[in-house]
Amino acid sequence: MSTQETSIIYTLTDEAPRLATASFLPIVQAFARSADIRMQSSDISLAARILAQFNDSLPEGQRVPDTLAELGKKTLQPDANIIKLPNISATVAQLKAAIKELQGKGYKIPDFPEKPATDEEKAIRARYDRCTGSAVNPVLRQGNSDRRAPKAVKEYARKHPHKMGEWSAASRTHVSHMKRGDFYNDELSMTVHGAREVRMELITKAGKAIVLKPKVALNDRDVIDSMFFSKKALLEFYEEQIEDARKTGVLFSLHVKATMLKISHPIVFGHCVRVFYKEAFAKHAKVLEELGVNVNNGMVDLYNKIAKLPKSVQDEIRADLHACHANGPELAMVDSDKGITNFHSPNDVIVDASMPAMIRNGGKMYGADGRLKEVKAVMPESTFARIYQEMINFCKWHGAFDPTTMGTVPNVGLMAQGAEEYGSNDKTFEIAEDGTVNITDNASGEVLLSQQVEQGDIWRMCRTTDAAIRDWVKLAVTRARNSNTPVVFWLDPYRPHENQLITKVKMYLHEHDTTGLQVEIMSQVRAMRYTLERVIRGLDTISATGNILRDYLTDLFPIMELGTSAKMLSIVPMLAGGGMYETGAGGSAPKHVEQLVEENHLRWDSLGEFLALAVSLEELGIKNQNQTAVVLAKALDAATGKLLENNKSPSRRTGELDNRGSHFYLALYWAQELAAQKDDAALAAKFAPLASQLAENEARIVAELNAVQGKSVDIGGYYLPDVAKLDAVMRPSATLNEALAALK
Ligand SMILES: NC(=O)C1=CN([C@@H]2O[C@H](COP(=O)(O)OP(=O)(O)OC[C@H]3O[C@@H](n4cnc5c(N)ncnc54)[C@H](OP(=O)(O)O)[C@@H]3O)[C@@H](O)[C@H]2O)C=CC1
Ligand SMILES: O=C(O)CCC(=O)C(=O)O
Ligand SMILES: [Mg+2]
Repeated sequence: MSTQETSIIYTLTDEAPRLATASFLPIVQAFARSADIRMQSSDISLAARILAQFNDSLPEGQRVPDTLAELGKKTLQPDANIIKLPNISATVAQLKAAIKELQGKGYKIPDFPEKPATDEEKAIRARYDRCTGSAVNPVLRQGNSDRRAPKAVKEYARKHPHKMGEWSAASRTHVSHMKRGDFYNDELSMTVHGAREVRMELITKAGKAIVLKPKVALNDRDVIDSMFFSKKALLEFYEEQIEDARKTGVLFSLHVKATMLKISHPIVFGHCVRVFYKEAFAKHAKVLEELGVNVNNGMVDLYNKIAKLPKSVQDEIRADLHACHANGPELAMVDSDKGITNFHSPNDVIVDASMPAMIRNGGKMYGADGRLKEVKAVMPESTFARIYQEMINFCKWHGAFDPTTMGTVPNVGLMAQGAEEYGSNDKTFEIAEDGTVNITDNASGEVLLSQQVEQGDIWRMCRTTDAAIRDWVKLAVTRARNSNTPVVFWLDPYRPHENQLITKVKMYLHEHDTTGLQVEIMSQVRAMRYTLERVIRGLDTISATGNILRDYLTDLFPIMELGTSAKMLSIVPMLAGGGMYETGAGGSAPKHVEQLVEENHLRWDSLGEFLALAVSLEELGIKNQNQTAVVLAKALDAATGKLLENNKSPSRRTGELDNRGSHFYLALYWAQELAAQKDDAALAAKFAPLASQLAENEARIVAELNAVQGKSVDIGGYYLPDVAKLDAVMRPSATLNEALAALK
C-alpha cells in the first residue's frame, strides 16, 4: 500500500447529479481511504459560482472561494485528476431564479440588472454574465475529448435494448437549414505564420474604426476563421420555414445550442420568436419595449414581465399571441401538459439532446395535444445540420436502428484550448452598423481576414490552436490502434476552416505509425453515411471530429445505441498531463429533481460516475505507483459490470429501486470484488467484513431505501440545497450508513 496521500477532485454541481452525489460520494470516500486517496470535493454549482462573483462585497461569513477559477488552474498541472459531473448551463431565467433563492437565504447579492444603465449596474451585469451559459466546461476542458461506450455497457444494451420508435419511408420529418447567409457560407480561414497579437474591428461605412476586441494572442500555426450570420437572410429563412410548416402541416421546431454558443444562438433564437409572433409583437411593441421584454431569453421572459400588467392588458396580449398560434404552424412542445412550447426558453431544446430524442422517436415530437407528430426541425446554421438530415434519410430508407445489433461509434473530439466555435463567445459580436470587420495584426497593421457585414449580423472569429490539433490527431490514432477500429476524420474540404484542418491532419498523421490502421478523411455527410452503413452491419467506427460534432455525435450515437448518453465514458486527457473524467455525455436532468421533491424517488443513473471513477482511480494508481488504487479500479469495473448484469440500475418508477438503491448495490459488489481479489491480501481482508455485512443486510437496506419513497421531501432549496437536509434525504438507510462508517 502506498504511504503518500493523493487526491481526486470530485465536483459538486447542480440538479440531479448534485442529489446523486449526496448519496454516492460518502461511499467513494469510504472506499478511497483504503488506498490513501483523499476525495476532495469542489463546489462549482451555479449558486457557488454566483456567490464567488461577489466575494468582494459579501459580508465575511457569506464569502466562498472562486472554486471554478482554482479548478481551472488545477487543469494546467500534470497531477490534475478531476471527476466532473454535469452542471447547469444557466439561462437568464435560471440565473434570476438562483439569485432570488440566494437572496431569500440572506445572501447580500444584488438584483440582476435587466437594462444596466449606470457603470455600477453594468459592472454587476458583467459579473452575472459570467455565470450564464456554458461557463464551466470551457474552463476545465484543457484537453481533447475521448468519449465511448465501454464494452460492458454496449453488451448490456445489446441484451436489453431500449425502445425505438418506428420510421416510415413516407415520413415528412426533415431538417431545414439556410442555404446562404449563415456561418458556413462565405467563411474565411487561414493558418497564422508566426506568433502575433491581433485585434478585431468594425470599419463603418463612414470610415470609423470600432474596436470589437483589442487583443487576442495567437501562436505560430494556429488556425483562425472569420464568419458571419446575415440577419436579413436569417429573417427571410424563418418566414419561409414557418410558412412551409404551416402549409404542409408538420410541427415547427427550432433547435439551437444557446448554452455553449451563448452570444450568437440566443440572438438566432430571438429572431425566430419575433418572426413567429410578429403580428402580436407589432401590435404591443410599445408596452413590450417599456417592460424590457427580450425574447432572446425565450417567451418565459415575456410571460414573466407581462405578469406585472393589469389583467385586461395581459389577456389582450395573450389572445394576440394565441392568434399567432392559430394562424401559424403547430409548435413542437417541450411540455404539452404545461403548455410549454419550443419557444419558451432558448436552452430548453438543445440540439445535441433534442435531435437524437426526435430521431429515436421515429422522427416525431409532441404537439400541443400531447400526440407525437412529424416535424420540421429548423436548425438555421447549415454547417452541422446536414448530418441530421443524412441520418433521417438513412432511417427512412433502412428503418429504425436496432440496438441489439448495431455497431458503436466512439468519438475523438477536437476540444482543447477553446477549439473552434465553442471557444468563440468572447470573439462573437452583434454588428452595430454596416461596414467591414477586419482581423488585424496589432504590430504590423496587416489585415489578415476581412468581411463585409450589415447591421444586425452576427460576426465571430474562431481560433483553433496548432497544439490542440496535433494532440487530437495523436489521440485519434492512439484510440484507433488501441481499439483496432477504423477512424474517420469528419472534415469538409468545401469549408475553408476544415480545409485548413485537412492539411494539418495529413501532416500530423505522418508523426505516427499508422501501418495497418484504417484512417479516412471524409466530409460530414459522406462520413455519416459511411458510418451508418457500417453501424447497421454491426461494425464500429471512430469519429474524429471538431468541437461541435464532438458534442452532437456523443449524444446522437449513444442515444441510438444505449438509449442515453449518460452511460458514456468521457475522458479528457489534458494537454498538461492531468486527466479529467466527465460523467457521461449528457446534462443534469432537471426533471429528475421534480420527481425527487414530489415523490422522493431519484431516477438518475450514476453509471457515468461509476465509469469515470474507475478510470480516475486507475490513472492515479499508475501515475503514483499506488497499486491499491489500481486494484480498487479493477474491482469497481467488475462491480459495475455485475450491477448491469443483475439489473440494479435505477428504475423510473417511484417505489422501486432508485439512485440510492443502485449505489448500495455498487457498494456491495465493489466490496465483494475487493474481498475476493488476490492481488492485495490486506485490502481483501479489510473489505471482507463490509462485503458480508452488506450482503447479510441486503433486504433490510433495500427496504429502508424504498420505504421512504412516495412522499414529498424538502431539500431546502433548488440551486443551493441545504446540505444537512439533502444528506438526510439521500442517505436514509441507517444500516448502510453504519456499515460504511465502520470501514476504517
Ligand atoms: N457536461 C455538462 O455539464 C452538460 C450540461 N448540460 C446542461 O444540463 C442541463 C440539462 O440539459 P438537458 O438538455 O435537459 O439534457 P439532459 O441530458 O440533462 O436530460 C435529458 C434527458 O436525458 C435523460 N438523462 C440524462 N442523464 C441521465 C442520467 N444520468 N440518468 C438517467 N437519465 C438521464 C433524462 O431522461 P428522463 O427524464 O426521460 O429520465 C433527461 O430528462 C442544461 O442546463 C444543460 O445545459 C447539458 C449537457 C452536458
Ligand atoms: O457545457 C455545456 O453546456 C454542455 C456541454 C455538452 O453538451 C457536451 O459536452 O456534451
Ligand atoms: Mg452535449
